[in-house]
Amino acid sequence: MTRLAEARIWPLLAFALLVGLQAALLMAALGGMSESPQWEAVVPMLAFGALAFTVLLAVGVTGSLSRAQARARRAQLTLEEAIDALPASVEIFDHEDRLVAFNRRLVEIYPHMLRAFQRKATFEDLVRESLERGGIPEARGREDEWLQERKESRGRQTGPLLQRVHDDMWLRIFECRTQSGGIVGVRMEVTDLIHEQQSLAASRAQLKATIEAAGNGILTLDSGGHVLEVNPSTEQLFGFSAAELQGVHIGMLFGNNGDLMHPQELLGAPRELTARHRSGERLALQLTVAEVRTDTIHLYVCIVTDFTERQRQEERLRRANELLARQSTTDGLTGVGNRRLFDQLLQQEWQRGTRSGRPLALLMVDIDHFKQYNDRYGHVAGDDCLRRVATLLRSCVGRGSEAVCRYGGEEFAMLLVDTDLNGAQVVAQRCLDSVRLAAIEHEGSPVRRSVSLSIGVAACIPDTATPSQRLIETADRALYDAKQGGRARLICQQFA
Ligand SMILES: Nc1nc2c(ncn2[C@@H]2O[C@H](COP(=O)(O)OP(=O)(O)OP(=O)(O)O)[C@@H](O)[C@H]2O)c(=O)[nH]1
Repeated sequence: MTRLAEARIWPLLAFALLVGLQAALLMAALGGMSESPQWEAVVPMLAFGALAFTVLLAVGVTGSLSRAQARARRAQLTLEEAIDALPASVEIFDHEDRLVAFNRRLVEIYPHMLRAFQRKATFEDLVRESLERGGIPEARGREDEWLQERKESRGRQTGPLLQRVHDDMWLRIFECRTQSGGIVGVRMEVTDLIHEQQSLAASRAQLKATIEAAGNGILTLDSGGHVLEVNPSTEQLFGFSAAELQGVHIGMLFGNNGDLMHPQELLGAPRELTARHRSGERLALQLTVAEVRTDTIHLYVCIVTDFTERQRQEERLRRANELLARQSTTDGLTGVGNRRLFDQLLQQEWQRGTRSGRPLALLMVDIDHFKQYNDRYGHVAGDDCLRRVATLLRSCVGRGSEAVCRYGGEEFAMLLVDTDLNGAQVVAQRCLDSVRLAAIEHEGSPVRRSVSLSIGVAACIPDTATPSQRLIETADRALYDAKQGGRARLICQQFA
């Protein structure tokens, strides 16, 4: 700290000696004026006594004054040391705005300004010198204007000033006026704090940009589950603006459960929920909720993934697969099951029969003299005839169309589950009757003038020791017998 004015002891001592001398001289004068002999002896003694008393007094006063002065000096030194030890700079300007005192830290901040500080320069001169050196980056290019503003606001600021100096140092400046019209200034370096704030601001800006650009909906909720903020994807997702969504309860957005849904219940693993777009369109959404709880805030962050389109695509794919599966087991011409389906069903039902002990029956159905039909009416008509017969056969079984399959050419196989030979015979007869009643013209048939069928019927209780192929062979044999027996008939063959 620069020295303040020192107290002077020597003038006081000189004054005391002067008073003593004058008293002695007065006594001597009084001695001269009196001619009395008794005075002659007393006056010099009195004068000497006054002088001695004065000297003693002066010595005593001087001693106590020096001690007081030493104490004051020590106190001042302690104060100066304390102010010098402060991490902040201290500067004191008098009523003419001249720098009259400052501490070491101020010199550390502005080392090149030491001379100006020492010559008690005014605040304006100091600032001007700093500006000339380019020490205040924010003022560059508008130095005069900046100085004017600084002077006008000096000592009037309601809060601290933030100033950047030497390109890389940030100071927080507190200034206040003293009663005598001076100004006391304190400068604290806050470079670290500002750098932290800057990096925090950069992170925030980055986070904001990420949230804004995110393809997912991101929204924050207050502790009660009401919307605070949403990103553009959320607006797009629901068809409502951020302003419209603000304050809406999460329960109103997801699943229409109203206030029943609380974000606390949604914490943890992602959940699949449904919601409605403004247009009323149903949305399939995945919602992930995280809680943010600190000493000062309690809120929830929600990430919303829209999988409506994915769900639609999955549904389309499922249907396509179903269609493909159906097509792979369906006969393209007649719409009944194909040979592949028949083979699958036979295996499946054979195994089921072995477990359940229930009978399984098979009808092998063949259109009589179909070659003649084709020859007479053509293949297109032949195809049409096959379709009509398939439809008729299907109408004769009540347990699902899969039981009717095109075995090959103009031959059909009908697999009847839980059906014994009698039951199968009934179905076979129904098929014969149905085709007869349909009276599909077949002029070339030697049997009758309409399409007729021959059917071989076989039934058994499947067992693991017997191959399912045996059922086909048996039904085939019965069909052969029916053909041999004159066609347009059914033959039941006991399973051997
Ligand atoms: N239009 C048409 N004809 C087919 C199809 N598949 C097989 N055929 C015909 O069916 C006929 C079967 O003839 P065959 O095996 O001799 O038997 P069929 O003439 O019915 O004589 P039987 O069975 O002994 O009464 C052949 O002429 C084949 O061309 C088809 O998908 N469409």
